[in-house]
Amino acid sequence: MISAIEISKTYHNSRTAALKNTNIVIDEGSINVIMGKSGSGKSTLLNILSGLIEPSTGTVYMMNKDYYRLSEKEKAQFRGKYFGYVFQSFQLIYELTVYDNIIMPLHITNQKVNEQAVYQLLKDLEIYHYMRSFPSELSGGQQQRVAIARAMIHNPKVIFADEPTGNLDSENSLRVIELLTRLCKKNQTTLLVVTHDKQLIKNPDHLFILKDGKLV
Ligand SMILES: Nc1ncnc2c1ncn2[C@@H]1O[C@H](COP(=O)(O)OP(=O)(O)OP(=O)(O)O)[C@@H](O)[C@H]1O
Repeated sequence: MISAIEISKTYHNSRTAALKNTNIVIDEGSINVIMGKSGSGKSTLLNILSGLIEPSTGTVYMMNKDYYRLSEKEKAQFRGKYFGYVFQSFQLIYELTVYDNIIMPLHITNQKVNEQAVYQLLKDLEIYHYMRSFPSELSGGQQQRVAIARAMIHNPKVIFADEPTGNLDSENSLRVIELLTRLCKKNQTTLLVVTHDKQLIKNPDHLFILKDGKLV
């Protein structure tokens, strides 16, 4: 699905590399966890693999395309079609209902809403009864499940999640991750999760550990 060759990243205002000569392969349909101490380069690696930050050196093939050689427009189309993103801070629109938050990506890209697919996602993530509620009426765990539904509404090939449970207590964290991994397995969606928490995903297909910008 994704294959990165000898990627490095040095931010323009920094002397040291956040990521050093890293090679990584992400298999289609696999569940992947990236771990490491604070500052080890986890978000940098995830952002490069998810098409958001260009590496300073190296090549990233996404579904056999040399992604960072595409134009800005092509990259945006590629991300919109194939990728879904889940953030620590949910990033919901608080003026919209749960339902409208979830279908927002379809509106932006002028795609038709398949109501049955929305209902199925709401059921899978156990938020069906909150469809007409506003995010502020939901718990953090429920809000993150809305964000997951929004990330999956267009049937992406890959879901990228950076500390998706960072704002949740341990009980809600486990619930959110359990639903996220179950749904990804059901839909054969590739999943990449950055987390600090060793216990969060019990049996990932691949566990990548970063230390000082290198995969160990
Ligand atoms: N936009 C940026 N500009 C400059 N330096 C950055 C930037 N983003 C990250 N860094 C630096 O790159 C290194 C790796 O950061 P990164 O956020 O990838 O680590 P992380 O493992 O995700 O950390 P955390 O667990 O604390 O979120 C750190 O030294 C950080 O200060």
